[in-house]
Amino acid sequence: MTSVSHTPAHGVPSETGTDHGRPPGRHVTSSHATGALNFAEADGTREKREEDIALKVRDLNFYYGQHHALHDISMDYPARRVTAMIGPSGCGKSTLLRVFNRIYDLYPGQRATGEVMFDGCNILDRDINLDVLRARVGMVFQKPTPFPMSIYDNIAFGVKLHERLSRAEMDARVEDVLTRVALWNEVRDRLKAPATGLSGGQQQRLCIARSIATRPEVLLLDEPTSALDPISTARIEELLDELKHDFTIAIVTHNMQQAARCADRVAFFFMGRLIEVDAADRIFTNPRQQQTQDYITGRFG
Ligand SMILES: Nc1ncnc2c1ncn2[C@@H]1O[C@H](COP(=O)(O)OP(=O)(O)OP(=O)(O)O)[C@@H](O)[C@H]1O
Repeated sequence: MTSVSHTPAHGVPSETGTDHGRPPGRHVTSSHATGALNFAEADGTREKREEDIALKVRDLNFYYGQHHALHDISMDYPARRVTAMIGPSGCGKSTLLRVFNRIYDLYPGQRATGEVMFDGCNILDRDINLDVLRARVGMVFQKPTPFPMSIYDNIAFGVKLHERLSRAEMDARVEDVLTRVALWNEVRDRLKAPATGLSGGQQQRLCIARSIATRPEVLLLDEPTSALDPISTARIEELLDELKHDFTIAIVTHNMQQAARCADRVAFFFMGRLIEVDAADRIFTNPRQQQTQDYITGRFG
């Protein structure tokens, strides 16, 4: 597994353009996070082992200049599970998501303190290799932002920065990820056509395909369906259910039904603080905190 630590950092993704902008010429192999929620057969019974944690956040604080946006956040993101982050506008959901691939580093004056442990490294450390981090922690934004190139090249572009594949291997990678996002049958005959000719929902599935093409372990999704129609939204939600077998997913959503449908765990934030995090069922049926109850029942936010 490629370590994210102790190498110079110089990867620069574009926040508006999803995951492009990494410098060319680096070849980084990545593999999935070790472990998962495993079930062992023992005496005919399935025994649940302890869940692995992909991201372990401890005492995280975040500042936009003088503005203290996140306060003492501590929580775990279980591997190969969907964790939804909910809360009223401005509570810090996107800020937290942006910490996990250090995209905030692009902006002077923004800083984080504390710990976010990922594969044994604190990703907040200065010497983290941001190229490797961003290949292993993929991000998809609210607005679908395909690159102005063909459908095929949208996938191949990022892969080429990190791996040397033969043409046949690249073809197979493109087919694989497009199949996984249920786009292959829709685009197989027009792979060389511009990606901008796809519908909004198709573009967002392409952006997810592009993110998983570099084989990250963690996928960050910032309101990925808020610009989509209900049918495209449903397809993305089905997709999340598939993808969580292989990826740890952190999703920011304003849509409570979406969180209830898709998430295994839900974290509720308010004014930069984590109020509670628990199994989705628990949060939506019997939350521990009154503020959570008030929010999910629509009393504020
Ligand atoms: N670039 C920035 N500079 C200064 N303050 C910022 C910046 N971006 C966000 N903030 C502030 O940080 C806080 C958290 O914002 P953030 O965007 O993370 O909230 P959010 O919960 O994702 O909101 P929304 O649901 O509206 O997207 C807010 O008070 C916001 O005004």
